[in-house]
Amino acid sequence: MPKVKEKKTRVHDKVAMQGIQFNKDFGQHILKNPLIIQAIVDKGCIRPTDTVLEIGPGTGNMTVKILEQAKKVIACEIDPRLVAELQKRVQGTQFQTKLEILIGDVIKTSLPFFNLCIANIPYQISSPLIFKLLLHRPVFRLAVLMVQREFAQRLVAKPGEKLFCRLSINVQLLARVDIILKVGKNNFRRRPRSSPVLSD
Ligand SMILES: C[S@@+](CC[C@H](N)C(=O)[O-])C[C@H]1O[C@@H](n2cnc3c(N)ncnc32)[C@H](O)[C@@H]1O
Repeated sequence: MPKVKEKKTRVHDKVAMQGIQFNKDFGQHILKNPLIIQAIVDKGCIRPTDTVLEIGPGTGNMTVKILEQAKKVIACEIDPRLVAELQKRVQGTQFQTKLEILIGDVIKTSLPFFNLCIANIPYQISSPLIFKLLLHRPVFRLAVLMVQREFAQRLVAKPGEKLFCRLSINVQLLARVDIILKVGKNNFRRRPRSSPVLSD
């Protein structure tokens, strides 16, 4: 008889207790520190007239904070389990009518109008996502994006610097980009390998 080995799943204990196993393949590093979540949302300087795009709302910790300030939130999430969580979270609240959820891969999704983007993005798709956003029309005001530290450093790298690359050139041709906040690994439920940073 063949020896069948149990497949190892990387499950975060607390979330497993709540019934959801975070999926590493979808970059599900969930922010757990409410102060950091609020700091990120504040960096967006949301206006009451804003339609905000959030990529990967996850369980909705950041989504509800954005909903408190924006006219509308469009949240694009690939994982139907997290979509269900988010729907449950807003059901019967004042936020229900302000939230539109797009279920699927953001890269393959045609995005409707938005004028601000705030997201803790799945790191696997950082590069194609940045270009999708930069080529989106009509042009939006600002994107506040949490990305991995080295990726952010490449985004802002200047000629002659070690991390200067094609990504730096192309992004800086299309937008002004700055690193605005460094977020330690301990602020996440499934700790990412390198500390993320926020860039806009
Ligand atoms: C880094 S987590 C952020 C979760 C939550 N917004 C937070 O800050 O705690 C990335 C989220 O993006 C979702 N995701 C991964 N790949 C995606 C894709 N291609 N399109 C849309 N959502 C995606 C994941 O399921 C997960 O919810």
